[in-house]
Amino acid sequence: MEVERSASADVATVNTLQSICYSRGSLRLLDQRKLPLETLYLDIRTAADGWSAIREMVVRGAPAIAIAAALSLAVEAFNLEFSGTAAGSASFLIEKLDYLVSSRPTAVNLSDAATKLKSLVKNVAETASDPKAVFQAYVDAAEAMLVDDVTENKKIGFHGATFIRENIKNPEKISILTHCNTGSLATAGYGTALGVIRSLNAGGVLKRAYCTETRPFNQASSWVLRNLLAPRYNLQGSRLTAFELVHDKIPATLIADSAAAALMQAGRVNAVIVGADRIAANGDTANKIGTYSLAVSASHHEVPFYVAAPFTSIDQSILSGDQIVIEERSAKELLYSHGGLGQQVAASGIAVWNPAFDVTPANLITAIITEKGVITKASANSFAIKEFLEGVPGSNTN
Ligand SMILES: CSC[C@@H](O)[C@@H](O)C(=O)COP(=O)(O)O
Repeated sequence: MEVERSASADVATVNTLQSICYSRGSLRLLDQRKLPLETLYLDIRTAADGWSAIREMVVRGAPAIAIAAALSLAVEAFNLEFSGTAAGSASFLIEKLDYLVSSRPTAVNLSDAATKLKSLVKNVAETASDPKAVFQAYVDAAEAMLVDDVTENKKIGFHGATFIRENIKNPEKISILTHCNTGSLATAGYGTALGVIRSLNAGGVLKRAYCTETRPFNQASSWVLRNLLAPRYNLQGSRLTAFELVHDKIPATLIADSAAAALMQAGRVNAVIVGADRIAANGDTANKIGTYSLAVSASHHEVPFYVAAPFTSIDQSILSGDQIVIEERSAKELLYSHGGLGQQVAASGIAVWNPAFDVTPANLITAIITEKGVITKASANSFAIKEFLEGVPGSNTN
C-alpha cells in the first residue's frame, strides 16, 4: 500500500468526498483516518493492500468496504502476468476473495459480494479456455459494483425522503438525527442514511440534520505506528458525517453521543435514521455501536427510527440478529488518545470491552428503506423481507 499525498489540506478545493478513485488497473483509496484535516490517497495495488486498508479503516462503511475489496483484486488481476489455465485463474481469484472477506467480520456486503463474484468466476471458468476471459469477467463485475452502488443509493434517498414526508408529523420541517457515517465516504457516492438526508434537503423540507460524534474509534495499529507521525482522532460522525454535511451546506449540528436522549426529550428531532452493516431476515440490524441506544431512546420518545441500506446489507441466511458476529476492536481505542500513541485517558489496569457494532432488534425499527422500496413491519417484532421481495417485480428472493 503506497502513500500518495494530495497537495493540500484545503478541503474546499478538492473532491474530498470521493473515497474510492478507480480506473482500470489503478485504485486509490482516500485515507479516511486523516479527514477532515488532510486529503491523502493510498495507492492500492493488490488484494493484500485492500485487506490492510479495510482492516486499518483507511476505507470503512459496509458498501465501501465491499467495493474497495473487489476493486483491489480487480487491479491485481488486471496487472498480473498469469500463465495458468482458466480453472487456475478462477482458483486464484476465489482464494483472494476468501482472504479479503477475513478483513472485517460484521458487514455482510463484503461476503455477499465475494459469494457472487466467486460464483461468476466459477461459471466463466467452466466454459472459457483462456484465463484472461476469467479475469476480464471478474474485472467487469467488480467495476459494475462501483457504478451500481451510486444508482442504488440515489434510489434509497428517493424512497426514504418520500416515505418520511408521507409518514411524519410536520413533514415540511424535518429535523433528523443520524449516527456514524453513511454518506459518500462510506459508499461509492451519495450514501444510504445520509443519502436520505441529502434527498430531504434537496426537497426543501429538511430543517436540520443532527449527527453524533460516534465514539470510540481512534487509530491503533502497527501500520499507523509505522506510517503516521501525527495521527488524529477518528470519529466517524464528528469528522466524516459533519464534514459531508458542511461540504453540502446542509444545516447541521454535532452532538456528543451521550446527548442523543436529551435531544429527543427536548423535542428537537422528529426522526432518527441510520445505516446498517448486516440486517437479519427478521429485520434485526447490526450497525455502529451506539445505534441500539438511539433506538431505545427513540422508542421511549415516540420518535420514528429508520434504517436505510441496500439489499446487499440484508443477510437472509440468518433468521435473527443473535447470529451476527460483532467485531471487537483494540482496547487502545478506549485507553489512549490518538489510538494508543497519545496520552493515556483511562485508569491503568482497567479491563476494556470495545465492540464496534451492536444489534438493534426489529421491534425498535419503524421501517427499512432500500433501493427497492420501503419495508414496513409485518408484525410488532419483525419485518417480512422475503415476502417484500416477492412483491418486487424482477427480484431474486434468494
Ligand atoms: C452506509 S455505511 C453503513 C454502516 O456501515 C455504518 O453505519 C457503520 O456502522 C460503519 O462502521 P465502520 O466501523 O465505520 O465501518
